[in-house]
Amino acid sequence: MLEIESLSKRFGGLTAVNAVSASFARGTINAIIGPNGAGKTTFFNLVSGTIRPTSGRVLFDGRDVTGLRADQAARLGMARTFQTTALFDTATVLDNLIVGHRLRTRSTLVDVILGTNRLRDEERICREKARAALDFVGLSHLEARVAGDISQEERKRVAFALALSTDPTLLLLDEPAGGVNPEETDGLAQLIRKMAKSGLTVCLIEHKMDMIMNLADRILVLNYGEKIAEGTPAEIRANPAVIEAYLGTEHA
Ligand SMILES: Nc1ncnc2c1ncn2[C@@H]1O[C@H](COP(=O)(O)OP(=O)(O)OP(=O)(O)O)[C@@H](O)[C@H]1O
Repeated sequence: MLEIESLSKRFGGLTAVNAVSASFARGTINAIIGPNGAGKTTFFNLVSGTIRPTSGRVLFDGRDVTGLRADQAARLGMARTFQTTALFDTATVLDNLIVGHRLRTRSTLVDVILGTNRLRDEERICREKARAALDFVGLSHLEARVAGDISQEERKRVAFALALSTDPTLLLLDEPAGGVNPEETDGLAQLIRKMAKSGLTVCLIEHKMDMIMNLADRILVLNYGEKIAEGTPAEIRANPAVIEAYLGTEHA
């Protein structure tokens, strides 16, 4: 459902992503791993439309989406989360989802700020979608809680709910388990599995190798912007180039 064709991004003299090709099948969980500075975030930004590639193409369900703006990509069914979840800490969890949904699906803030009729008509649907997303991530009980009062793991779940509220078919998760403890990491992994089971294609960046090895169907390994390996967790674990560049011998 997602085809990456020889995607490259240069920042001045530095090639952050170098001719990377990949293919992600519907309903699968795909991890992108690699050392710091390998180009993982840049790769994500290229796919989700945050930045334009220097060359290469992104095909989403057969459609060329290269260089689309993030809000256009969201409307087509791509959603992403970020390493840190920016929430309005003084607003409720539900209001964060309602506002977040609008920011993701509209190109300007004007409608939101002016509160046009069209938006008021959409309010009910938007609220229903937000509640359904909260229910899916297991946070219905927190809908009226002020976002500043929830835990890091709950913030991660809110980030998932924010992404889900736009009805995506592809979900890009940037360090979904960053900064949470091992038990909470297991809970988040279960939630990611549930998302894939529901038909979503998941693509994630994560440094927690135990989680990745148990969760991912396929792993893509970047090093200095280049794809050095791609395969199942077992194949990646046994790949000498990956062990040398990233995993180290203790993981082998
Ligand atoms: N906007 C930018 N301008 C210039 N250089 C950049 C820019 N964004 C990223 N880079 C460089 O591109 C390279 C890849 O960075 P990127 O953030 O994609 O790596 P990463 O694998 O996500 O790293 P990390 O695991 O630390 O998040 C790095 O050398 C980084 O300094």
